Amino acid sequence: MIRFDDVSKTYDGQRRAALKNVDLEIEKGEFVFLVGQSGSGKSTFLRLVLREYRPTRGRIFVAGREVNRLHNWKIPGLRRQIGTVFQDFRLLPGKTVHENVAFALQVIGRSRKDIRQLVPETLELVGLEGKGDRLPEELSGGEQQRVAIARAFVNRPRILIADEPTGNLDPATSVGIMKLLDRINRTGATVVMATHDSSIVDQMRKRVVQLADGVVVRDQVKGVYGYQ
Ligand SMILES: Nc1ncnc2c1ncn2[C@@H]1O[C@H](COP(=O)(O)OP(=O)(O)OP(=O)(O)O)[C@@H](O)[C@H]1O
Repeated sequence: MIRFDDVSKTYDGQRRAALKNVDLEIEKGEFVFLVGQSGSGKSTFLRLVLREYRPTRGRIFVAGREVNRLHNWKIPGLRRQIGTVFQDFRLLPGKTVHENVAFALQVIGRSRKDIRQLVPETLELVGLEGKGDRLPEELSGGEQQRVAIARAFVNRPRILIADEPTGNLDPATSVGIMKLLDRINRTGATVVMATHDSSIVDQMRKRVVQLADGVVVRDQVKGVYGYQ
């Protein structure tokens, strides 16, 4: 589903590469934790998958497309296959839960009929049934992250990218969010999650890819966080 062939990325004006000679294959339906110290290249990896940047060298394949060769007009089609969730939720503040999730479908031109069906179905999946009329500021942090996950997943993307999704949440709430990501993964979606949350990684026992200074230094099946 995602393949990096000898990928390096050096940002403009930087001498040091943010990613160096990364070879990595993530199969359809896998759940992968990306770990590593701050600055090790985790976000850079995720941004290359989304084609927010192009690699300096190497080839990247995502959902059957070679992303560095995509014409600009094909990038929205790529991103439609990828849901994204961030530490800071990024919800639209003046809009209800239902509107926040519906908006993700409106911008890609889905019909009102689809929206009427998919939004409540997805809110139920994330455990927010009955809360569609609330505003984000009327929700707890964990609930806001559930809305963000519903928005990322309402279009049933093949890949879900999560960058520190539990970074702003307490441990108990984080466990709930991880159960939800696990449930989404079990529907067949490929999940790639960058995290500093060692207890979550140790509990979940999924594949762990560790970066250090832009290099993959560990790729472990049913792995652990494994460093301080
Ligand atoms: N837009 C940018 N321009 C220049 N350098 C950047 C840019 N984004 C990241 N970098 C650099 O690239 C390296 C990797 O950063 P990256 O954000 O990928 O690390 P990270 O592992 O996600 O860190 P964190 O855990 O703090 O989010 C760092 O040295 C960082 O300073």
